[in-house]
Amino acid sequence: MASISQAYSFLGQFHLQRVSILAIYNTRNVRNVHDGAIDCSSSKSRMYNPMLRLPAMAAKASRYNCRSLRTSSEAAAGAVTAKPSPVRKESLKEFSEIPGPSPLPLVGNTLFIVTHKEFDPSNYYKFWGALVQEYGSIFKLHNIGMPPIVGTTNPDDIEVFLKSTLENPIRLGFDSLKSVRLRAKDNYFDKKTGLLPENGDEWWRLRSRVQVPLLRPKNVAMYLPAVDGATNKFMDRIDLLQAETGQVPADFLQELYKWALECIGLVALNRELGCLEPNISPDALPVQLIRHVNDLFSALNETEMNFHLWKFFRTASYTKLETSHAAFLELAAGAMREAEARLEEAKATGDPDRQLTIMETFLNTEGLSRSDVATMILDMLFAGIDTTSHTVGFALYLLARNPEVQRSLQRQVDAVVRRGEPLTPEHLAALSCIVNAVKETLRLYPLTFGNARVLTHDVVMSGYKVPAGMLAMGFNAVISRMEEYFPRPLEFLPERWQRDRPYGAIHPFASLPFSHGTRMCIGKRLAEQEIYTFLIRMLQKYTVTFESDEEMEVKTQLVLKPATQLAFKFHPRN
Ligand code: HEM
Repeated sequence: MASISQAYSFLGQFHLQRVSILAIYNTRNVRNVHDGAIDCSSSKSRMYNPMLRLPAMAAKASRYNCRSLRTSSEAAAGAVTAKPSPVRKESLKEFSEIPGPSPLPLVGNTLFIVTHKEFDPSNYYKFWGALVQEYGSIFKLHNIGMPPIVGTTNPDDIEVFLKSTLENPIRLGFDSLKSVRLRAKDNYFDKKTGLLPENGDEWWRLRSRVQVPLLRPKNVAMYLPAVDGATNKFMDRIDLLQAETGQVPADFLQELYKWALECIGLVALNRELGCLEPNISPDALPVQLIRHVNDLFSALNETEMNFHLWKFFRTASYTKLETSHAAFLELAAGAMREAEARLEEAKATGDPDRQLTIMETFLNTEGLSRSDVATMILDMLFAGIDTTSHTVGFALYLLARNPEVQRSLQRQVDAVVRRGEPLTPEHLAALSCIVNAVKETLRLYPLTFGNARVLTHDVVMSGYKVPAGMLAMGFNAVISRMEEYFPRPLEFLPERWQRDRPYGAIHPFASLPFSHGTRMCIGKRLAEQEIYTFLIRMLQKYTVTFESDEEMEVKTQLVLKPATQLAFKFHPRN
């Protein structure tokens, strides 16, 4: 979730990187960097000593141990090798030559930022877009309390910095979430704070244990029937929602939150929450949960994206965050107790063929404590609601605005899935047109502005030497709308993602909605399955139109969010 690969701190969401201790003492690598041949394929032989360059950041990062974080597929494909820069050493430009506003002593560019006419904490996209206009495809910015930022709209640069930092992904941000967990009653989390806010060894301890269960296709597919069931319920609910006025109500985004919460609840909690039931009483659990979801997102947004006043005194938004966090923790703890009871029962009765749920797998995993499992459930709930629901909102808008595309998708869905037939992984695999439509939606409306990493190695970006410790930010949201990388960039053309690439080759680092590498979105497959299911069921049952002349406006609330009312009308198909 959130901007610039989850830009949850003052200027967006950032990823920092850990530094290899092995690398620190390897001076041979300095030569590689200076040759422009920055290659991380072997941490031992290729990395250089970032301590030589940036004492504060590198020293902080170097506390983390080195280990290869390569996934087996990446290793097999040699994917960790960053593309060596073709630029010769003597032609490299200095870091100081990178364009950007002149920093002032002590405050850097902070005044420039907060007084910039496009600076708007409710829409960071405008600000970053304006800087690209002003300074070009690469620029730098100094902001107090953060490493200097080097922003780029060159996908080659993004490839270089993402690949050069695969071993050490540290993300800034989520400080408020971290604080809430550190201060939890009775030290519930044992001073561990979970995947979203953690970094370094602690992040890897968790990530290495949870990523296989969460990303394994078989595990994801296990939830397809339940997600399909919830989505079918949502489709029936649309009839109810439209009963009065003939179109969905102004707060349709809230309805999408209910669908997303129901779906991620089925996975993370193994429970039907009942969010999609008709006529729920105002004090029922689903209504309370939806209230907590809204509180959580607004509180996280306020505590993370604005000045961190909560660090000095308990602000209203911090208290709101604590309250909604506690409500979800109670839910998670209850679901864990149920799962533990099921595991005990299975042990007693012996049922070797039973496929464990994701939570049961976590509970059975050596090295994961109960509180680790609790943070995982919470992070899945927190990262799995606004992301999928906003994407569905944007996809519906694009389909409504492009009736030809919608008709074509309907024809393809009709050819593959019979009405009333349960969705299977084979159906999803046969509907690459839906996959392409989602890729195209996330190209036009990426939830995060891009991807960022604190460099753990010197790299060359657009011919400039960029030292370790800098915060490299790739503005994928800008690249995604550039003619140079995507012909007819503002048009919704899902077929551009077909294997034969009818509009030309696509740079693999130009559109990266789920990020890349060892810290990429761990819920990617679950998210895709949910969104595909939604679109397939919607296209089967309805034709969607947008009953307003307004163009889609966006804002940022952790992630990109529709700011325009979702004035959809769903017309039942015969
Ligand atoms: C359209 C839907 C989604 C998009 C576009 C998206 C995008 C992202 C991005 C860009 C990141 C940051 C990756 C990085 O730091 O390099 C991320 C991280 C994460 N996402 Fe998603 N996400 C989506 C849905 C979900 C869902 C449904 C879940 C629930 C399981 C989820 C769970 C997470 C978690 C736990 C992380 C943190 C991973 C880590 O730090 O190791 N996401 N997501």
